[in-house]
Amino acid sequence: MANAMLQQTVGGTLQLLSNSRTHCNVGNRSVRLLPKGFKLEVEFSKRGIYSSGKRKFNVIQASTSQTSVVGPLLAPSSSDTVDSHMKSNEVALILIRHGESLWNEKNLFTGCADVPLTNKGVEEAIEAGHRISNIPVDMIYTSSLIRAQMTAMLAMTRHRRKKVPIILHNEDERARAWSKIYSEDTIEQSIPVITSWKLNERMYGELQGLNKQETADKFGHEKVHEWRRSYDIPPPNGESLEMCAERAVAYFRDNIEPQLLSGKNILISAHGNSLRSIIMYLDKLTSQEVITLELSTGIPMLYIFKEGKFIRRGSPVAPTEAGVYAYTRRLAQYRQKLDDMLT
Ligand SMILES: O=C(O)[C@@H](CO)OP(=O)(O)O
Repeated sequence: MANAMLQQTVGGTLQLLSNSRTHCNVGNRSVRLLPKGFKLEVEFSKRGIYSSGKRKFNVIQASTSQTSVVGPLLAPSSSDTVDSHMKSNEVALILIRHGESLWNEKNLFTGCADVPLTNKGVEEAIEAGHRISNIPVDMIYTSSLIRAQMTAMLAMTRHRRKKVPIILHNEDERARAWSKIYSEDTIEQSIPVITSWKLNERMYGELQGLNKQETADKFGHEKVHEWRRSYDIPPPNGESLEMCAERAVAYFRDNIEPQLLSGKNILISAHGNSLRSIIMYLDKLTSQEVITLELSTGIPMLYIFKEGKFIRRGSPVAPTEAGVYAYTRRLAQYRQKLDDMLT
């Protein structure tokens, strides 16, 4: 097909293997220099002349949908990416509790106090990043607290796809306008990070800042255990797990689930209790079962979302075949594409 003008119809796709570094144009738009040996799948969803190196494709028959080019190095910001593509009806959902914070270290009730990570927490976040380095991530959700945001950002520094996580500022019109990015290419190489207080840790009320051991000594171990691990008994002026679940699960259902349904692979970096609430929803745990659920800091948990169901895959132990990628063919294929792209 070299040098020939090929006729394609709208809606068709074509796999191209570049035999030299190739500049690919989609319509009038220059897309990217492709590395040698890179496989590119072009989806012709818009009429126009397409070219890849010396190859030209005339796409006939109009369509209102957007043109998209699909490839590991070429993921556009739309939902049509290899990382998130609807061709497969399964996507990855990764949950990470933040790494150790300075108040975890000091054994203080933290709740919504905004405390950063310790050195150990930083290392845990980086290790979490290694474990998920071959799992596709198209969008990141974090709480509004720095320990969850640090964890997500540090973890993503290890990701092999090397997209840049960028926090979206949607708080008002000006924040949106002032953080706008004007290069489509740069947007394509970014991962939107959405922050919400609704994913915050359970608000611990008058226990925030108190030492857990001293509080147990003062009020009795049983009482403190009830505050910390019962389902519906709130600590003084704070949230019970049930109250925390109301806002965290509602946020998950209203905002995150629609993204999963549209084919996005998602990472959520949040907190012990906001994640326990979400896991209760995903795993359909009873209020009795959730009270025994404990989450360690910095350990990623993988779910596959398929046909409207959440399938728990546990924690990736290491970025190896045995550790994670044997789980689904799609994850194995994604890793293979990263290998092809990066070797
Ligand atoms: O202090 C907190 O905010 C939480 C999580 O660290 O503590 P607990 O173990 O009681 O859920």
